[in-house]
Amino acid sequence: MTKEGVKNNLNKKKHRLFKPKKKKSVQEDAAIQYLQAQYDKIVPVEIKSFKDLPLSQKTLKGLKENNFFTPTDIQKLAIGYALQGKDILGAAKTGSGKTLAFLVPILEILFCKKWTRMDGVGALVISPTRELAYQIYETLRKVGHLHDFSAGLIIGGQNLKFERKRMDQVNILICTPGRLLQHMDENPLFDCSQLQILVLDEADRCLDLGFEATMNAIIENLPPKRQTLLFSATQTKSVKDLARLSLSFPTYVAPHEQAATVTPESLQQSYIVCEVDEKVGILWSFIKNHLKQKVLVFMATCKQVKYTYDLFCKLRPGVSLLALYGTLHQEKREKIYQEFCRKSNVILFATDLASRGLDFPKVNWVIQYDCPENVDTYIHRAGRTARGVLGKGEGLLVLLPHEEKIIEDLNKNKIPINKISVDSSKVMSPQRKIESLLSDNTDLKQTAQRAFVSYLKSVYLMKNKDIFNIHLIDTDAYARSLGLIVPPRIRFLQKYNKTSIGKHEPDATNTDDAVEKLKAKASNDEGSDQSESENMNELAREVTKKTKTKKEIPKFDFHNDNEDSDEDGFLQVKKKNMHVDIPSVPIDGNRESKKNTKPLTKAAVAKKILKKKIKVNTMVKFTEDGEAIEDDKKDVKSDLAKQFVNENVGGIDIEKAKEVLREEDKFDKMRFREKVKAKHKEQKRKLKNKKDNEGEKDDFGSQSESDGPDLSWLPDPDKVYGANDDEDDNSSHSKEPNSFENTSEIYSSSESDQSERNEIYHRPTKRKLLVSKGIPQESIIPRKVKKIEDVSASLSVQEAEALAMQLLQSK
Ligand SMILES: Nc1ncnc2c1ncn2[C@@H]1O[C@H](COP(=O)(O)OP(=O)(O)OP(=O)(O)O)[C@@H](O)[C@H]1O
Repeated sequence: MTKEGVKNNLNKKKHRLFKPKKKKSVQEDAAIQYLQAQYDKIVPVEIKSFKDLPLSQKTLKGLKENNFFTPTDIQKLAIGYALQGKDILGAAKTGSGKTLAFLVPILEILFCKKWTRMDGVGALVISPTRELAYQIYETLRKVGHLHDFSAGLIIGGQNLKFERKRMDQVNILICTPGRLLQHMDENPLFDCSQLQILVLDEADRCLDLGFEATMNAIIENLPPKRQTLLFSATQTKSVKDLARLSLSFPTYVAPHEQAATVTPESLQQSYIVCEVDEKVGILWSFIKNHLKQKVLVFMATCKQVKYTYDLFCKLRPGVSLLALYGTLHQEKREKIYQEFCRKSNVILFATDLASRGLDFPKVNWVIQYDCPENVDTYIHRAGRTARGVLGKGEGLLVLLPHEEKIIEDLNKNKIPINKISVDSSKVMSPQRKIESLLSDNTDLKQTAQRAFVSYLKSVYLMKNKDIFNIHLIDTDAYARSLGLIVPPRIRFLQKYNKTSIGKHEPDATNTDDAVEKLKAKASNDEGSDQSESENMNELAREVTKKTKTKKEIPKFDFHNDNEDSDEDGFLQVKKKNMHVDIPSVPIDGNRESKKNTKPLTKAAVAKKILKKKIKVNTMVKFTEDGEAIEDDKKDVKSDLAKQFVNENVGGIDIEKAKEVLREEDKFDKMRFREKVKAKHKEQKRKLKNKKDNEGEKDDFGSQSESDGPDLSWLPDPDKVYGANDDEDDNSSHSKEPNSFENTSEIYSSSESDQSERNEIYHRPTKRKLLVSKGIPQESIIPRKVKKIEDVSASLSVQEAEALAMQLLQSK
């Protein structure tokens, strides 16, 4: 090839490299223009598949890859309106595919705007729970992976630093409200000034009082010019909520509004009524009878979930058990969530954390073990089964007799639910086992106690007092059913009783006689030892009897009457009452006592303390027998200190305290010197005694146990028998002179600590004494040995053997 040819070729290549890019861009522009032109022509009823919607190839391919071919009702409607740029208020049954109804428009809108990584956050999806946010993120990843957008999951419990660094590159952000606000406040890289679409999944929950402050702060930080999409199975229509989001005329998309039921048609719903103490047995029996099923059990509180899980694990039902609740560590939450998604024969105990939005595949049963707070909660909980196009499932609601009233509400809200009865002969109550487990396991017992109190508290905090009436719960029986033989104290109730019963007594005109009578009784019993749970149980039993036919039960109005009815959803109320531990809450909102309204100042508290003659900054210690120990601070010597201690003033005068310390210091030093002197004296005395004792010991041979037997006065056998007696003996011994005088020296050389003693006690003298008593110096035993030695030495080997044989035979 000539040079020119090569040049031409390179030019061509360059040309080609550049050309397709341009072509692609042009093609894309054309495609976008075409798509956008179709938006106004969408007719939802005519849509049979996703292909009928004006969607980009990337989105269509993503949907196809994940087996989404036919859009659901809400998708048909919402995708069209969203593409047209409208704000949407979407409401559709649980499991009807709302997630794709907002994810597809997000992908398409950003695609059509040619959004790139450099453009920052273009879409924000807010979810009330971390698990739901994660689920949405996963769906987005699956469906939108062919697009060039970057997506980020921002939820609590994750590495904030990690999230922080990547924030400026994210185009689609899926988050929980708290974490989002944290980034808005703290992360300089977070910028949502270019935001195009805001989505609130489970919008009614995001906008309720629990998230009110956080959501308001978030909304303030968002650009007002944006598209807003709200989705939920129980959508908010509160004007106030919509105004908060600057939604003046959103398009209401509710494909199932005219449906006969608000719950999925393939969901079989039933309820049972039982006493509070039968619930554990029923649940246990249910699980034992459904070992090959996937069951989700909803409970009112985290502590109940924890206890039931711990307990049932110990009882070993023969199926996998899991527990999901808010106070678990995030990593564990994720693991449990995924495990429940993966497994098919498994029981998950959960709080309402899992009630909204979570798309666990193929759940067979949803058990609402505790009565749901309201109809909406019922719908969301029950909706964890029978999901998707072909999903089927069953729901079981467990109610206490007085909670049966909720059925009226469910029926009013187009929820078909049938009453079924429990065959009591088939209920296997593990009561005894539970009791024995708790008696062995203090931790489990404490968990049970917490579960007990937390359940009662949750009932107490419920808004609807027609359904949730703590006075109608037999707390003793409930405690027993949890394995607690002694019912735990219910402090919040105790305090409540003291305030409420006393106040209610005089003007109880429109309350039941029985209730009043029992309240009066309870108030009389207040001073007695009877626990409040006993009082309440008595009240509960009688009231239950009397009110089976009557509807009027004394109500507790915890709230202001002038609140907007749309916005006082239960969760709002629940949060408001989260701090009612000290029940200064009046029975009647209008009858607040003056005492409560008067602000308590520090001066007032100080006055109170002075009146009660409580000495501040004083401490009294007691012995185990309960006797007061004299305060050692009072054991002072100096006059100044004595005066200081006796002065009855609160607080500390630092200068005076310093002076007192200096004075006391002098006495302390004196005391210390005296102590040292006394110690030295004692040591000297002990040494002297020891010397005297040891002198005696030497004379009489008595020894202390610790010293061990002193054998130093005995003669050295080597010296006595001579070195020749033992041929194996150390050669040094053989060299030692065979005299008593020298034995002590030999011992002293081997045992250094005894050398002193030998010097002091003059053992050689002692041995001389023995000699002087007439014992011959050549002792008896050595002589005998010598005799034998002499005989054997004179014999030949054969003679010696013969002699030995003779000796043996004679023995
Ligand atoms: N077009 C579709 N075709 C087939 N399956 C679909 C379609 N859209 C969604 N699904 C499936 O339906 C199930 C429920 O979807 P999704 O979680 O979006 O429901 P939801 O309406 O958000 O429910 P919830 O109200 O409980 O939040 C999911 O498993 C999803 O994969």
